[in-house]
Amino acid sequence: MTIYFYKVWQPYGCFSNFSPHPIEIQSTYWPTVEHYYQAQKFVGSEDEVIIPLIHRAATPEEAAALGRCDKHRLRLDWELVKIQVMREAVLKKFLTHLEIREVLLVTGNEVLVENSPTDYFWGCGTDKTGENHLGKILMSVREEIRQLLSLSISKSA
Ligand SMILES: Nc1nc(O)c(N)c(N[C@@H]2O[C@H](COP(=O)(O)O)[C@@H](O)[C@H]2O)n1
Repeated sequence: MTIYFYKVWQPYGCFSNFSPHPIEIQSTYWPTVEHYYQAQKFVGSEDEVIIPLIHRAATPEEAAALGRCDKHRLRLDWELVKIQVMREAVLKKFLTHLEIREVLLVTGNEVLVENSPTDYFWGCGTDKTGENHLGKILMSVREEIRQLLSLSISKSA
């Protein structure tokens, strides 16, 4: 059975990048994965000054609005690195927060799909034909965490 998620207040809302689960990456705390992801768009770009504003944004919606504002210039390699940037942040989120790691692991081998009506890259879009990269990242993070856990169990045995 495919598991669909999207908004934080809907079922499996903890899979959304907007969920209130802070992460620490390179000694900086980010309130949500979305804050981190949106800020990374501008690392090394001419509009890097926007990064502290995204970092301080009161909500992930505000962080996303700042990051999506087309007046600001993205880093030149963004299309090349964005999946890896997202994966690092999502992995950190599920390594940091035990209660949602359990929710992820309990999904077993079910297919996870970000049910965004508008996003055909991170989600599946209205007609479900989107690339679903966020769902794919969550499934690969689920597998990586399973392997990490089985390694730590076999080491302690
Ligand atoms: N608008 C919106 N609301 C939510 O609750 C969402 N989960 C999303 N999806 C996320 O938007 C991010 C992509 O942003 P860009 O289009 O690259 O600026 C990504 O985190 C999606 O998961 N959108």
